[in-house]
Amino acid sequence: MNKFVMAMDQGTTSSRSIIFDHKGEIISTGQKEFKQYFPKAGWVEHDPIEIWETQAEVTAQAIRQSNLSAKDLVAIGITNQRETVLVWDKSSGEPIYNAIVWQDKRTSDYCEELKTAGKDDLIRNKTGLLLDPYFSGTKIKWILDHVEGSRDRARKGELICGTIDTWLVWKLTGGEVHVTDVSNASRTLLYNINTLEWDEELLSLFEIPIEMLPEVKASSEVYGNTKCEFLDHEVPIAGIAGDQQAALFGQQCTKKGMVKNTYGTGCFMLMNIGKKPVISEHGLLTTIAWKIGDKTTYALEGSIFVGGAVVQWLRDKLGVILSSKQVEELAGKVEDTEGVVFVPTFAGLGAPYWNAYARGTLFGLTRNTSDAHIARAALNAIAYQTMDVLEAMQADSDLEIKELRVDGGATINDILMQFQSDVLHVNVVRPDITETTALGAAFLAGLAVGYWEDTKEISKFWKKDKTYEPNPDRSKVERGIADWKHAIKTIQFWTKRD
Ligand SMILES: Nc1ncnc2c1ncn2[C@@H]1O[C@H](COP(=O)(O)OP(=O)(O)O)[C@@H](O)[C@H]1O
Ligand SMILES: O=P(O)(O)OC[C@H](O)CO
Repeated sequence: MNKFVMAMDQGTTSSRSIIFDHKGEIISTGQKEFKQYFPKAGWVEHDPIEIWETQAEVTAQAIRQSNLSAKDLVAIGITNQRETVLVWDKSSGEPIYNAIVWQDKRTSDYCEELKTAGKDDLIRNKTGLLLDPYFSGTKIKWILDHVEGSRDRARKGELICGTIDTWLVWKLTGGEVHVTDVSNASRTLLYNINTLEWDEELLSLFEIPIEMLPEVKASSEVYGNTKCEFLDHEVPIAGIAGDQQAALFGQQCTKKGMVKNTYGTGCFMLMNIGKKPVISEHGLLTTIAWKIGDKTTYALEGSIFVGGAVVQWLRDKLGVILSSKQVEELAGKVEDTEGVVFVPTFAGLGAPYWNAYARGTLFGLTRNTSDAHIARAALNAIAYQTMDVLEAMQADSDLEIKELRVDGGATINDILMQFQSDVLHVNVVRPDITETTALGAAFLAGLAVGYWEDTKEISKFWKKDKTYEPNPDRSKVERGIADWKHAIKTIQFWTKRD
C-alpha cells in the first residue's frame, strides 16, 4: 500500500514527527529539541508557541525527507507529554501564560492543604490519581488564580484550556476543534474514570469553569482535518493518546497483565488491567489506557519523575560527560558503585512513595569516589526506582511479572538494561522499533481510518531486538537493593517541609 500514517510525538524535551508504512516501519523522522524554562526552583515551563512551531517544523522535515506529500498520508496520530497544560484565548489563539509542565511543583503546598482537608479518597476514587502537583488540575487552578481576570473570562467562554494534544489539534485545525482523548483527560484530576465524564464536584473544588474544558473523545476516531499551510493537503487527525498509554499500545500490551516500561526523561511503567479500573493500594495510579470504539481499557501506572533526566544532569550540570551516550563508557570504567547510592529525586519522589518535597541525594561517598562511580550509581537508580514500582504492581495485581517490555531513549544503554534485568530478576525485552510511543499513536490513527483492520493485524508488527536475562548470582545485587531501600527511607526522613 502506497499510503502512510504520521505520528506527532510531542515530548518533554523534543518534538518529533515520524512517518510509518503499512508494516509499521519507520520511513522518516523529524526531531527538534526546544527550550526548558525554570523560572524558580521547582518550576518548569514550556513556551506553547515554541511547542507548536517545533512540531510544525519537524512535520515538514519528515515529509521532505521521505519525498512524500501530505496527500500520501491517510491519517495523523497525536501523542504527547501528559499533564502539561495551558490556557489560551479562544479568539486570538494567544496563550495567557506558559504551559506548566508535568514536572512543575509550584502547587505542592496546595496539594498538602487538600490532603489535610481529607480530600484524598474523593480524588482517588473518582480519578484513580493522588493529590500531587504532577497532575493538570492544580496547574490550571494556579493559572486562573494568578492571571488577572482569567477565571471570569473562562466562565464567559473566552478562554479555553487543554493538555498538549488539545493544543496541537486546535492549532492543526485552525482553531476549529477543541478536544482531548480519555487517556489525557484521565491525567487531569478533573475526569471521573468510572463515569467517563468531567466531574462537577472536582471542577468546583478546583474552581475550574467547565466551559473552558475540551470535549473528551475516544483515542481512535477522526477528530477533524488539518488546515495549516505546512501540509498542502487536508489530513484526518484520527488518533490521540498520552505518550505512556500510546507506548503501551505500541508495545502491543493489549492483553490484561502485559507490562511495559518507558525510559525517557522520566520512567513510566504501565500494566494493562483490562476493562475495569482497579484502585491501587500500593502507591500506583489508575489511569485510562485507551478507548477504541465503546471499549475502555484501564492501566495501572508507576510514574518515576527522573529517569534519563539524571543522565542529562550528569551532562549539563555536573559536566562529567559531553553527550548522554558517553554515560555508558564512563559507568563502564568501574565494576560497581563501591557503595555509592544516588537518589536523583530532583523533582520529588513519584510512585510508589509520593513525596513532592524530596530532593536528590548522594550517599556513601569516600575519597576514592570518582565520576565513574557516580555515573554508575545514576544508572542503577533508574533501575532501582523501576524495581520499586514493579514490586507495587505485582502486589496490586496479584500477578507475577515474567517479562518487561522496554522502550525510550535510555534503553540503548546495555549496562542499564542488564542491571535492570539483574535487579528485577526478569527478562527485559527491547523491541526492534523503540519509537513505540509514536508507533502506538500511528496505530490508533490508522485503525480509525481503516488503514489497519484490527489490533490482530498490527500485533504482527511487534518484533524483539534483544532480551537481557538476569544473572542467577544475586548476592551482589541483593546488597545494592538493601542499600537503595535504606537510602529511600533516609530521604523521606530528611525531607523538610518549610
Ligand atoms: N546512552 C544513554 N544512556 C542513558 N540514558 C540515555 C542515553 N541516551 C539518551 N539517554 C536519555 O534518554 C532520554 C531521552 O529519551 P527520550 O525517549 O527521547 O525522552 P523524552 O521522550 O522524555 O524526551 C534523555 O533523558 C537522555 O538523557
Ligand atoms: O515526554 P516524556 O516521554 O518524558 O513523558 C512524560 C510523561 O507523559 C509525563 O507524565
